[in-house]
Amino acid sequence: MAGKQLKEKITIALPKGRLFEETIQIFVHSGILDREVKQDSRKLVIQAGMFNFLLVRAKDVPTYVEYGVADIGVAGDDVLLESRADVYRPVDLGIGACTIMVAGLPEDREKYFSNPTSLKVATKYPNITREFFSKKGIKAQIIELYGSIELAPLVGLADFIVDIVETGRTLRENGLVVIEEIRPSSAKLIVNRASYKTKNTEVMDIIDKLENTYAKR
Ligand SMILES: Nc1ncnc2c1ncn2[C@@H]1O[C@H](COP(=O)(O)OP(=O)(O)OP(=O)(O)O)[C@@H](O)[C@H]1O
Ligand SMILES: O=P(O)(O)OC[C@H]1O[C@H](OP(=O)(O)OP(=O)(O)O)[C@H](O)[C@@H]1O
Repeated sequence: MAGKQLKEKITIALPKGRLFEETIQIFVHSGILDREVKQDSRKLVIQAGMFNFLLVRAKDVPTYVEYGVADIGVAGDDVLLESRADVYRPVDLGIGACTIMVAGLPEDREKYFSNPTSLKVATKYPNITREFFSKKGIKAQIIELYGSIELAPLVGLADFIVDIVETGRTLRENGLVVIEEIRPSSAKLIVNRASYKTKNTEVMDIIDKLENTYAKR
């Protein structure tokens, strides 16, 4: 058959929050997008050329990609570890850098390191927390919160917290200290396993463009 093959449409799930703008800029710099896509309305689906962008909560991105309603997404390691979604993670985008930490009040350091059998821990990452403490032989009694995690030790809701730390400002301004590092986190491009095969040309084109951009850095 003569002529160029039509490119398949690609659906991309993007977090609406702090990663959105940087991701769009990377896509423009890599030549994936020819112009910036702006989040200037309440619209949750934005069409741009061969792409459909779905604007979702950061924590929901792996779900959209795992179920295949989005072919591609962008999510931090924190979110990916917590969700345990079965997706490809071919490119580290190098944005959204932070560290998943255990933190607490300075006077509680000793308690933490004196071989406790159980600890009360507040977090928005219950799976990461449970797994981290169970490897240490500590039973974590998890208090699940959705934000302002640093408040929990201040008011006695929990002994410690597990949360991401970027600049350390939130810990500092609330008189908390890092107790132990769990792991670093940065944003990854994630790909649905079926789309990786059925839309391989389009998906590989995106991966190659991102990798070329990073090789030039
Ligand atoms: N200081 C930070 N606070 C929160 N996330 C950060 C920070 N630095 C880097 N990140 C990364 O950015 C990702 C997305 O952050 P974003 O603000 O969109 O999500 P969120 O704070 O969980 O918001 P929400 O769940 O309210 O949509 C996080 O999952 C994490 O990987
Ligand atoms: O080390 P820092 O630079 O201070 O950043 C870390 C803070 O940022 C995030 O909170 P976010 O702003 O998402 O608010 P939240 O409390 O609603 O989760 C995270 O949960 C920490 O609280």
